[in-house]
Amino acid sequence: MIEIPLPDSGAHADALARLDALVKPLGALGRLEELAAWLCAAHGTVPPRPLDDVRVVVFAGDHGVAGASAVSAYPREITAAMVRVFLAGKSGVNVLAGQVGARVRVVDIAVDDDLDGVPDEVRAYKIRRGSGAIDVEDALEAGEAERAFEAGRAIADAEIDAGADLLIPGDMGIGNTTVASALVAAVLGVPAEDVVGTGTGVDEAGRARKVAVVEAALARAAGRTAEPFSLLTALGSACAAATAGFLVQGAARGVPVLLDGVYSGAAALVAREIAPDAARWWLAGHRSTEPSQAFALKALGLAPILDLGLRLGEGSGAVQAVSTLRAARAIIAEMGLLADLA
Ligand SMILES: O=C(O)c1ccc[n+]([C@@H]2O[C@H](COP(=O)([O-])O)[C@@H](O)[C@H]2O)c1
Ligand SMILES: Cc1cc2nc[nH]c2cc1C
Repeated sequence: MIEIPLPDSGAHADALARLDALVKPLGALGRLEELAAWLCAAHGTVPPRPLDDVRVVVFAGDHGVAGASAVSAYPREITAAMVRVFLAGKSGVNVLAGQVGARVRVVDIAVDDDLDGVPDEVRAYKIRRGSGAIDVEDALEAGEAERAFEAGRAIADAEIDAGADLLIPGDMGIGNTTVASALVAAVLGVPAEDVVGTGTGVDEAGRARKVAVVEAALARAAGRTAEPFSLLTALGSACAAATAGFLVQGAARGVPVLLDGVYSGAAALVAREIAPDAARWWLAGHRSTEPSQAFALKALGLAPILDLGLRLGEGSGAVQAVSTLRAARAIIAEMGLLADLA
């Protein structure tokens, strides 16, 4: 059992009182007020501390469904190639993180490539080369889901020990929207047809293939989806398990986590099955165009901060919500009081 601290309800109440006293009509700063109070509860103080040290960890890995089943608009080799792009600082999330001063780290959890020449620290947590094709086989061998989950926890610990004020999970994995859909469908008991989207941009025939893969996977894993590690083994991936561990450990350390798109939404849904109170430490950075993310966020009770029509993954949507969170902190830290109106 992983102990999760509770956010400070006293600080939350104090924050609401302070927000009402600021020089503005009651409630006029809308969602910013809600986020300010949330941060106060997370930090146990009014105003909350600055969010100076923001860290994105991109969990990279391949998914067997991207092999034979043609579920993605891009070939699986892109996953390994993108690891080098993250390291070169040229990916979408590198650029967007740069705008808010966030750091980006990429970790190879299950890339189907040896990644020769890539620094050892990137490969230090590798669980396997590619996860299994969930429509025809288990994603993971016995024990791998637990190992990947612990790897995600260790990665979160390292980032927090190095000073992280806010964690953002990123993902890179061709085929991973199919796996995310399978996890969401299994946890929530919704039909594949409702949760599957077009991912990197497949056409209607491609989406139909994804629905068929998810249906086959759900049928194959029937009876093994109630226990979260068994679910991750049957229908998930090493990256999903590692991301779940990362999310849970952020919560266990009392560090806020900003979820990104489809993949972190699905991992969060599974992570909540492992540590129900962990969800109190998570915010949703943005709304993805993929339907499974909307199902996951609704079930988690999270409303996305931004809605920019993004479907890149990598943590790219969440990093843009950092400015909004900082704005929320600034209002409660710096605005004047109604009582001081001349
Ligand atoms: O998070 C999202 O909103 C999102 C939506 C569609 C695609 N992606 C990214 O694209 C890849 C998965 O798409 P696909 O079509 O290969 O399943 C993976 O690398 C994700 O990071 C991400
Ligand atoms: C180029 C490329 C970059 C990505 N980043 C996340 N998913 C991706 C998928 C592709 C195809």
